[in-house]
Amino acid sequence: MEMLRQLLRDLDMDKGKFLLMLVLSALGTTMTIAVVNMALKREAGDGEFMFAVYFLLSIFLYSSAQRFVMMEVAKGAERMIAEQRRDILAATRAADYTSLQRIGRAPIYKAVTQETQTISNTLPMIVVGAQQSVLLIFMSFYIAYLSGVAFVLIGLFGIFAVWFHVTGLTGLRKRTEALKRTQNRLFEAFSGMLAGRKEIAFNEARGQDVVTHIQAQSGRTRANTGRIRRHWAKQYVLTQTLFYILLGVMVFVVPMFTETYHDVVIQATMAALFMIGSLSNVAQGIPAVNDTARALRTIHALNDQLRACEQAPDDEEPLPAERHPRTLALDAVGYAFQDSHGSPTFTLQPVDATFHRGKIAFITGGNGSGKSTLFRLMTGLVHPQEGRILIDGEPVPPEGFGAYRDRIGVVFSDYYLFRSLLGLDDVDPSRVSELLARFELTGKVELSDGAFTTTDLSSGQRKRLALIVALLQDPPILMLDEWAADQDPHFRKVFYRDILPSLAAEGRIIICISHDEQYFDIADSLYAMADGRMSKVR
Ligand SMILES: Nc1ncnc2c1ncn2[C@@H]1O[C@H](COP(=O)(O)OP(=O)(O)OP(=O)(O)O)[C@@H](O)[C@H]1O
Repeated sequence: MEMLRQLLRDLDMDKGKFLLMLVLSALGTTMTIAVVNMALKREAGDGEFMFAVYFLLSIFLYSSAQRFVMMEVAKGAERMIAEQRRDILAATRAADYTSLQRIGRAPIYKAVTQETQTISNTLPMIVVGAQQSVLLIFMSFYIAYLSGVAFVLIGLFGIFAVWFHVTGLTGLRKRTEALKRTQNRLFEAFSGMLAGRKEIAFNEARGQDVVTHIQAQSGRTRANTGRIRRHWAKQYVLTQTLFYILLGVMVFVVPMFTETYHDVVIQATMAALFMIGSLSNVAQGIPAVNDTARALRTIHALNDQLRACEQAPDDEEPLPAERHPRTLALDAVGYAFQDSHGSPTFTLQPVDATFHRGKIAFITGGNGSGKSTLFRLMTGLVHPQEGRILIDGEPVPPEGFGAYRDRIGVVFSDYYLFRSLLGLDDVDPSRVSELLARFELTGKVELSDGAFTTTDLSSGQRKRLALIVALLQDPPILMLDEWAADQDPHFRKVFYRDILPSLAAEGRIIICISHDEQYFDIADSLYAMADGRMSKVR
């Protein structure tokens, strides 16, 4: 019930007018049947013209009101879905990195695709169900007016028919859910085969296993689809049979209880036949309420979860005004990963370090020593659990991390390269050409209409492009995580001997994670990490 209220709130439309139109559309249908019934009973030549006029008016009333209802609900549903998407987008954008990692991508994708699609599909069914309920009430009055006994019998029949239909549809929904699950597994298995095609190409037995697995999933999908088809067929036949039974009830059973029924048998039967379609629509609308409510609950729960992870909003002047800081310092910055029981699995011991303007610092260390963890802390992507980051001696406050990150040009080891130059207005094309030339990409890629002409480059070339994007912000601080790992020896030398020193000479603070010992001599300071501890080598 609460969800229904929430739904009405979310729908944001003129509820009074909507309800009125719902009633008018039902009234239009009832009037159409009543007029036809009266016309059938009339004597030849008795008011034919007037009946035709009433008939047309009833149809006009029904079609205009019904059109309004359907259009409004379609518009309302799409508006509501757009708002839900906008809310999720805003909350996702505002959530901090660690929380987003914890929530994962799947629930967000599911909310903005599957759940919104469910609402879009089921909402019209609910409205049609509601409208048909009103119609059923009107038709019941009409049948009661024709014959009290017919009214009672049809009422009992209607309750049974709706119960029967709802039970059938509930079973169908469960089977559809099961089918979705097997389909997802089938798609996952296929994606795995496509993603791992190189690995499969090198091992015949592995390829065979993958095919066997996919065939098994395909078999399950076929079995579930077959069950649904059989369920539908049974449901369809039984619904049609109910329809005939109702005819029998009207023609054979009702007259057993009343003497006067013969006069109205045609009218009452016709009205009852109209009710069958309505009963089926009402029955479809009942599970649709559940589906919509579940989808809405999922979306609202995700929104609440994301909102709870919002980062502190940025302050007006959270950092020292000078754009190029003289120092960036880590003051006992520490962090610990924990397992689901809260026990630490890896601890970055408090790190102290000071990095200077115009100087290059290297951090090195073995796999799993904590370099990337520290890197995420230094970039401000993850907030330190203890300690502080200081810019020119001033600690970066929680509401200053956005402004702090704005001063950093960064390329992560698992970076993502947007093809468009997002967030960069008025980029000087000559600066882009100059950087492309410096990174030896001239002729490979260009900038056109604010986007690179291609990102289909080698992995080393793509990484050069990622660094160009970072440099186009003219960042006073540059942080690179194993940037040179996939560069060839020639360009590695260009990068360490030429590019990095000149970027530092421009007055930037440069911090690189690197394993390239032969170039450690260019670093002004060198740090080593082992088991979550950082020590200064020089
Ligand atoms: N998201 C995470 N959740 C839990 N533990 C993590 C997570 N990320 C990293 N760790 C753990 O933290 C430790 C340090 O990982 P980190 O990625 O910082 O190492 P690294 O020095 O960058 O290693 P590599 O050189 O292999 O990239 C590892 O033992 C790892 O298991």
